[in-house]
Amino acid sequence: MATPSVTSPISRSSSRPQLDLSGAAIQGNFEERDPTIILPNQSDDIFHLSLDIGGSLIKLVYFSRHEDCSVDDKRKRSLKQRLGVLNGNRSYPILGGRLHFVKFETTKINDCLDFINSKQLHRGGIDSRGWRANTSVNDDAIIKATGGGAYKFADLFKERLGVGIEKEDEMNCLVAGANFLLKAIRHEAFTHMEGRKEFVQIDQNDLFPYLLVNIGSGVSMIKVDGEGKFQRVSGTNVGGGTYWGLGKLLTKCKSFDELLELSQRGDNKVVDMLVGDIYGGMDYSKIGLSASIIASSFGKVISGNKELEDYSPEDISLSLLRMISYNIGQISYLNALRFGLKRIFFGGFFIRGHAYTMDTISFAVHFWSKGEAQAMFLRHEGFLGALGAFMSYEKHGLDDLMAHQLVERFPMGPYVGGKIHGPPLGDLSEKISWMEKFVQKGTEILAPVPLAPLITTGLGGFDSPSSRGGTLHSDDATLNVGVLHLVPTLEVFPLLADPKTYEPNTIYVSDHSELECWLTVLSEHLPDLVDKAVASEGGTEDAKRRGDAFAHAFSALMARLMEEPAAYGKLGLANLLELREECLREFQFVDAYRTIKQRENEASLAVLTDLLIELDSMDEESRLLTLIEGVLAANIFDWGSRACVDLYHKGTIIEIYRMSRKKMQRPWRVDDFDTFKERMQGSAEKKLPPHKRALLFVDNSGADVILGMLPLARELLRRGTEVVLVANSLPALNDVMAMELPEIVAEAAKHCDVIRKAAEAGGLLMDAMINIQDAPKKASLASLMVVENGCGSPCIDLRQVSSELAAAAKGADLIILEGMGRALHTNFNARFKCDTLKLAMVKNQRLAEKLVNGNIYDCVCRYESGAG
Ligand SMILES: Nc1ncnc2c1ncn2[C@@H]1O[C@H](COP(=O)(O)OP(=O)(O)O)[C@@H](O)[C@H]1O
Ligand SMILES: CC(C)(COP(=O)(O)O)[C@@H](O)C(=O)NCCC(=O)O
Ligand SMILES: [Mn+2]
Repeated sequence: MATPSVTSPISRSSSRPQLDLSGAAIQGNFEERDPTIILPNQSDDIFHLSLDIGGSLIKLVYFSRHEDCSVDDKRKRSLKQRLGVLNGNRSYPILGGRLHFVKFETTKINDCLDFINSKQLHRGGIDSRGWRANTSVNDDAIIKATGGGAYKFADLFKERLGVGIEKEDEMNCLVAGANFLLKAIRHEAFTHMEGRKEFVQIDQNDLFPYLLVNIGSGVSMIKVDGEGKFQRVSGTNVGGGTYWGLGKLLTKCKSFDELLELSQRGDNKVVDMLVGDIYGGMDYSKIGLSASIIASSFGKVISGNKELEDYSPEDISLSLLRMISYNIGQISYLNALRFGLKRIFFGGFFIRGHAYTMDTISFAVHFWSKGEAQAMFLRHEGFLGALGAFMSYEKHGLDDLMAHQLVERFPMGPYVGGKIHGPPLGDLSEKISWMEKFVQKGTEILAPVPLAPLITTGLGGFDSPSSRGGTLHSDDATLNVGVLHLVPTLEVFPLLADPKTYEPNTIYVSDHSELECWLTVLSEHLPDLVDKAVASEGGTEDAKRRGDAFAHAFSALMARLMEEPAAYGKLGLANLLELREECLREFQFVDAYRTIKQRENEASLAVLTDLLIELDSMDEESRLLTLIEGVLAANIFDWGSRACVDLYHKGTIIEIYRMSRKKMQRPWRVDDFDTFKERMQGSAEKKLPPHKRALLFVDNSGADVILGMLPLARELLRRGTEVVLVANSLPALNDVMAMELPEIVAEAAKHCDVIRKAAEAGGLLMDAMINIQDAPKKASLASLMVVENGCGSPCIDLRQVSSELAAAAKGADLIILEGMGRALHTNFNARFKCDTLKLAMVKNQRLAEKLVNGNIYDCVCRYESGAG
C-alpha cells in the first residue's frame, strides 16, 4: 500500500482513492443524459482506472463521471418533500458515471499508456467528453492493477504517467470480479451448447459454491465458496497462450483473430486421428465411442508422411482449438468432480465469445459429467480481474451495487465493443469525422442489415464449424460488453407482484425472423427520423453532419445485432427502441420531436374545453366509457409507428382524433372495461371506495395526454383519488416528458377548475404554490402531481425506475399504463400488487397478430385487480 504523502498541501486521509456511494441520493436533473447523484459521503478525489495486465492482453476498466450539474427547481423540491424522497445537500459533490471496458495487446503497452494519458484517466478526472479534470498528479497517486504486468511494468507507469501501481492479488481480483458480475449484471452468464446460447438467471442465494475457470494465457481453476472465500485448486499451462503460440508457429498467422477465423473453415479430420481411423470406420460402441470421435488430436499427422506446408492452416487451427478447449473442459470437469461442484463458470479472453470454443468446452463438461455439471460462460469474460481490481478501491461501494442500479447500454461510436481504432476520440466532432471516414471508405459499417442465418457450430462441437457462417468479426466487434451506467438511486418499482420473475419485454427478438422484421421497421423509419432530428436542431450543416453520423452509427449497431442478437444479453424489442433514443442522444440531438410535440399540444389544448363540456353533459356511466374510449383513440398519435405517420398526412390532428374516436367499436380486442367499471362505480350489491392514489403512466404528447389521459385524471380527481402523472425523464419519440407536463397542466387548468385545484394542491402550479405553502392544506382536496420515471425510452423497464416514482408508488392502489410501448411491448404480462389498467391502441400489424390475434388499430383495455 502506498503511504500517504506528508508533503502534499491537500490533506488526505489516505492515498487511496475513494468513491463512497453510501447515502447516495438523486439530484433530480433528469434533463441531463443521466440523472445526477449526490454522494454525501464522498469527499476524496477518485481514481477511475484499474488494470489487469496479463501475459497476452491488458484489460482496462475505467469510470467516467459526469460534470456537476445541480439544477433543482422549486416544484421538484416540494414534490420530493411530499413523497419523502431524500433531499440532497447541494454543497456535496455530484456524481453519475459509467464504467467502460477496453483492452489492448500487452505487446502494445505503449498504445495503452497513450490511451490512458490522452484521456487523463490516471488523473482521476477527465472523461471521454472532456469534462472536469484535476490538473496535477499527486506524488502518491496510484492505480490499482493486477496480473503479472502490474509488477513487470510498474516502473514504466511511473516513468510515463507519473503514477504508482498498487498491486492486487490476481486470484482475489478474478473472484471478486466474477462474484460482482454474477450478482449485479443482468444476462451475464449463459450456456452455449450446439450453437445455442441461453442466458441463465443466477439466484443470488444459490450462487456458491462454484468452480471458476479463467482461461487466459494459462488457466486457473478456483473453487469459490463465497465473497472473498476461495481456493485455487488447479490449473493448466495448456491455455490461450498455447493456442495462440502454437497456432502462430504452425500457421504463420499474424493475429489471434486471424487464427480463430481460420478455424471456422477448417476440417479437423485431416489432422486428427478419429476412432473410425483406428477401428476401420467402425464405432467402438462397447465403450460409447462413435467412429467420428477424436481418438488422438493431431494423431493423423504421424501416418501422413506430409510436411507442415502440406496441411492447410485452417485444419490445423481447428484441430488445435478443439484440442485445447476440450482439454480445459475435461480438466475443469475433473476438478468440479473432486469438490462436488455442479456449476463451472468459464472466463478469460481465450474464449472470445467464440461459438466453437464454447461448444467444445460445454461438450466436454457435459459428456464427462453425464450431464451432471454445467458449463457457463460470462459476457465480460476477460474483464474479471480488471473489475476485481477496480472494486478493490477501498470503500467505493461498487460491490454493493445491484442489478437495478446498473444500466447496461450498447457501446456507441467508433470503438463499438472496446477496441480503439487509431487514436482515441475526444469529442463529438471527432466521433462524427470518424463516422464520415467510414462512409468514404465504404467499409462494413455501411453494409445493409445482413440477413444471413446465424452461425452455429453444429453437432456437439465436434464436427467442423458450419461453413454457412460469415467471417469472424474483427476484435472490437465481438467484445460482448456494453457501457455500464452507474445510477445508485434507481429502484425496483415497489408495486411489482414478483420482481424476481418480472420480465419487461413482451417480445424477445432472439428469434431471427422476429428480429429481422423489427430491424426492417426501424431501418425504414430511419430517414424520416433523421429528417426530424436535423430539423429539430435548426437544419444547420452541423445538424446534418450529426444526422448522417447518427444514421450510420445506428445502422451499424443494427447490423451488429442482426449478426449476434444476444451480444449484449437477451434482446427485447424494448432494447431496440431504447437503443435508437440513446444513439440520438449520443449525437447530441436534444429532442427530435420538439416541434411536432409543441404543435400537437397547442392544437389539443384548443379543443380541450369543448371535450370537457361534452363529457360533463354525460351521466357517470357513459362518461367513464367515453373517457376510456378517448384514451384509446388519442393513442393513435404515435410518431414511432410507420402506419400512423402515413396517416398524419391525411388530415389535421383534430380530424384524425375524431376519426379515431368514431372507430372505437366495442368489444375491443381485449376488453375488460366492464370489470373496471364495476370496480369504479360498483354494482347493485357492492360499492367500493375510490382508489387512494393512481399512477398514470402517460405516453404521447398532444391529443394522447391532453385529450386522453388528462380528462381521465380529472375524473379520478373528482372522485377523490390522488393522481400522479408518470412521464419520461428524457425524450423518446413524441412521448411527453415529465418536465413538459407542468406547463401543459397549467394550460389545461385555465379551462378546468378541478385540474387547477388539484394541480395547486399537488404543487404543480408554481405561482399558486407560493400561497399554498403558507395556507393550511384542505384535507379533502385530491392532488395532481407529476413524477419522472427515470427513463428515456418509449418502453419502461420497471426494475429500474426513479426514486421519485418508487416513492410515489408506495401509496398507490391503481396503476394505469398507457400506450403501446409501456403497456404492450413492455409490461403486457406484468402483474402488480394493486389494480392495473393497461390501455393501448395497437399500431403495428405484426404485433396485433402476435399479441392479441387481431389487426392494426385494434384496442386493448386490460384490467387486472390487485394481487393483494
Ligand atoms: N486480440 C488478441 N490478442 C491476443 N490474444 C488474444 C486476443 N483475443 C483473445 N486472445 C486470447 O486470449 C488469451 C489471453 O486471455 P486473457 O484473459 O487476457 O489472459 P492474460 O491475462 O493471460 O493476458 C490469449 O492467450 C489468446 O488465447
Ligand atoms: C415506439 C412505439 C412503441 C410507440 O408507441 P406508443 O407507446 O406511443 O403507443 C410504437 O410506435 C412502435 O412499436 N413502433 C414501431 C413499429 C411500427 O412502426 O409499426
Ligand atoms: Mn409513445
